[in-house]
Amino acid sequence: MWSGTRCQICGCMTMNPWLVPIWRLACQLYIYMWWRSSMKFWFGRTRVGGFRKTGAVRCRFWMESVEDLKNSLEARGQRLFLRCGTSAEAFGELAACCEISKVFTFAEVCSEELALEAEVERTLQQVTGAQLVRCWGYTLHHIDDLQDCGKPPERWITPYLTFGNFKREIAACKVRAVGSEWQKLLKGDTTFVLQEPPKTDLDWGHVPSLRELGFSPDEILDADQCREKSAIPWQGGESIALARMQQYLWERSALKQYVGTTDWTASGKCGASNDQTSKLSPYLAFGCVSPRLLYWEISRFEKGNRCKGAKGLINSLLWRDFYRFIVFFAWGDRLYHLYGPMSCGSVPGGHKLPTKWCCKHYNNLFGGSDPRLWTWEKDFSKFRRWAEGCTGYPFVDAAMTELKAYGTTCLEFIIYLLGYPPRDLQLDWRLAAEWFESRLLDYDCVLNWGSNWAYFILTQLPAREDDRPGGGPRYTLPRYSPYLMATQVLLWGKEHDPDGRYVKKWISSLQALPAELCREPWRVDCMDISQDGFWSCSACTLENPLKHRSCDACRAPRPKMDCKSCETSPVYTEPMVPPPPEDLEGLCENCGRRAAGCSSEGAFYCELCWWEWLPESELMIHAPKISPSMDADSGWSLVPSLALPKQSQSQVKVQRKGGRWQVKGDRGDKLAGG
Ligand SMILES: Cc1cc2nc3c(=O)[nH]c(=O)nc-3n(C[C@H](O)[C@H](O)[C@H](O)COP(=O)(O)OP(=O)(O)OC[C@H]3O[C@@H](n4cnc5c(N)ncnc54)[C@H](O)[C@@H]3O)c2cc1C
Repeated sequence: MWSGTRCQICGCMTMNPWLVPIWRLACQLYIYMWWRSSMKFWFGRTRVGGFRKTGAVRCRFWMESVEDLKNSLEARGQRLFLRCGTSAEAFGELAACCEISKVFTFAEVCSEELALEAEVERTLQQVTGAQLVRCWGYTLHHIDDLQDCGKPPERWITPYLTFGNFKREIAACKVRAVGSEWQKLLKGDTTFVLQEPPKTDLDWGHVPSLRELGFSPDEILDADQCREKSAIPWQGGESIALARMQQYLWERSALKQYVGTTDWTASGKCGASNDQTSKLSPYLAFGCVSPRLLYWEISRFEKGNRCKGAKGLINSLLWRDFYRFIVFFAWGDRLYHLYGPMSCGSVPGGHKLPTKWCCKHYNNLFGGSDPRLWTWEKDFSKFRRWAEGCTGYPFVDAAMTELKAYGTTCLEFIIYLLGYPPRDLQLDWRLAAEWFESRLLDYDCVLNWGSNWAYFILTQLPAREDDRPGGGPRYTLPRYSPYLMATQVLLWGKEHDPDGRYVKKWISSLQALPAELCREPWRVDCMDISQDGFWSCSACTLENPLKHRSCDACRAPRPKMDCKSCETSPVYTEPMVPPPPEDLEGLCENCGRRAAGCSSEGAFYCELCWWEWLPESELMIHAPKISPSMDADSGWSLVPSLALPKQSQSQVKVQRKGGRWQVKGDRGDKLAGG
C-alpha cells in the first residue's frame, strides 16, 4: 500500500509515511508493505457512492512508482522489502531477521490514514517493541516553522482562513533546505554511509500486477488504451519525476511560460500548451518528488531567469500547504461533512459559532450562500449521467470523458465540473468528490476533498442577486437563468474553446457541427445535418442555403422542420437541465408581459411561464412551481425550488434582516456520515 517519496530529510528517495526504513544500528532496511486492512483502505469502496477507491489508471502509476523506487534502491546496493499481508505478519517476519528499533513515517492528517497509522503503531509495539516516529512531510513549509509567524498556528489557522491570509501570515516563514533535518540528525557527520542490507534468505517480494490487485481484464485494457492515447505519457516513478522537472525548468525553460492551473484570468485554457502548467501533480501526490526540492530548483532557476512563472509555481505549491495545514489545525474530519468543514450551529461536530455569524461569513467572505439551504440528493441516475459524461452539455461531458479516460483534466474544467452536480443537479457533493477520488491520477485526500470541494464549491454556492448588492463575486446567478451553471458552462466554453476543438475531440458525434452548435447541440435540427439544399423564406421568398438559420435578406428565422426526431437534438443527448434561453428579454407569448425569459420552439416566454414548462421534463417532476409572489424582491425565484429550504419539513427559517438573509435552525436532514 505504500508509495515511495523523495525524502525531505536527506533529499534522496527514502521515506514517506508508508515507506518505512527500519534501523538496526547503522543498517537500514526499506520496507514497503501492503497491510491487509490497508487493501480495504486503497481498494475498498467509497462511503457514499460505493465507487472503487483507486481506479486502474492511478493504480498502475503507483505500482510503477514502487518499481522505480525498488530499482533506484538496488542501484545503491539497498533492497526494498515488499509485502502484502497484515502488519503483524510483515513485521513479525522482519523481526525474525533483524532488530527493529525505530520506524519512520510521515505524519498523516485525514482520519482513515490516521487510523491506519495507529494500527501500525500498535502492531509495532506488540510484535517488535519498536517505536513509530512521525516526521512532518508533504508540505513546503515545516509545521514547526509556522511558529516563525509570531503567533502559534492554532491561533491563526481557523476554519475560515482564506488562502490570501494564509499567504500573508506564512510569508515570514522560510522554506528549509532539502535534507536539513537529516543533516541535523547526523550532526555534520559526512562519513555516514548506507550499510549493506542483511544477508538473509528472506523473500524480498515483488511489485504486484494490476491483476493481482483485483482489476478485471477490461479495466486493465482501458488503462492500457488510456496510456496509448494520452498526449502526456504519464508514467510513475521518482526518476521520471526528476527528469520531468529537469526538462521543464532547465532544458525547455518552460517555467517562463507558466500560467498555472489556478490563474483564472488566462483565457483559452482548452488550447493551453503543456508548458503552461508543470504537470507534476501526480508525482507530488505520490511523493515521487518533494515540494521542497521543487521550490529550491525554481529559486535557482529564477536567479538567472527572472520570470512571473517562478512566483506562479511557488504560489501553486503554497495551495498544497494551505490545505494540509487547515485540515490539520482546523477542519479535521469535518472535511467529509455534508455541509462542509465550515458548517456550524446545530450541525453535529460543527463549530459552535452563531448561525448569524456563519451566514454573514458565507455571504461576505466567500460570496456564497449557506450550504444548509441546499438540497443534496443522492439520485444515482442523475449522478451516472454526469459521471459518464452524458449531461447533454458537451463542454461538461467532454471534460468528464477526459477525466474518466485519463484521470486528469485542466483545473478550470474541474471547477466547472464540480459546480454542475451540486448546483444544477442538486446532487450530494460527496458523490462527486468520491468519483474524483476514484478517478484522479493525482488524487490526494487533502487536496481533493479539502481544497477544491470544501473550499471552492461549498463556499461559493451562488449568492442570489438580492443577497447583497451585486451578489456574490463570481457565481452570482443571472436573473434569467432557471439553473445555475448551464449559462456559465456555455459562456466558459465559448471563451476557452472558441472553435469547439476540445468538445469535438471527446465527442465524436459533434465533429461535423460548426463551433457554436457543437457547444449547444440542442439547437441543431435535421436541417443542420442535411447541409445540402435550400429553404425558401416565407416572408421574402428568398432561397437560402439550408445551413443558414435565418434568411439572408430579411433575417426571418428558418422554420423548424416538422420531424419527430427533431423534438430533441438529432445529434446528441437531451440536456439534463433546460438550456438557458437565447434571448434575455421579450414579450411573453403566454402572459403578454415584457420580461426576462427565453425562446422555445420559436416563441418567447417570460421566466415565470418558462417554469410552467419544466414539470414536463423528467428532472423536474417533483419540483413545486414557483409562485409569482416569490419573484423579484426575494431573489429566491432564481433558484429551482428544489434548492430552497423545505419549510414544512424542517426547522429552518429564512429571514431577511437589514438587507441580508439569515438562516435559523437546522434543516434536519439526516447526515450520512462523512
Ligand atoms: C475538484 C478538484 C480536485 C482536485 N484534486 C486534486 C488532487 O487530488 N491532487 C492534486 O494534486 N491536485 C488536485 N487538484 C488541484 C489541481 O487540479 C491539480 O493540482 C492541477 O491540475 C495539477 O496540474 P499541474 O501539476 O500541471 O499544476 P501546476 O499549476 O503546475 O501546479 C503545481 C502544483 O501545485 C499544486 N496545485 C496547483 N493548483 C492547486 C490547487 N488548486 N489546489 C491544490 N494544489 C494545487 C499541485 O500539487 C500542482 O502539481 C484538484 C482540483 C480540483 C478542482
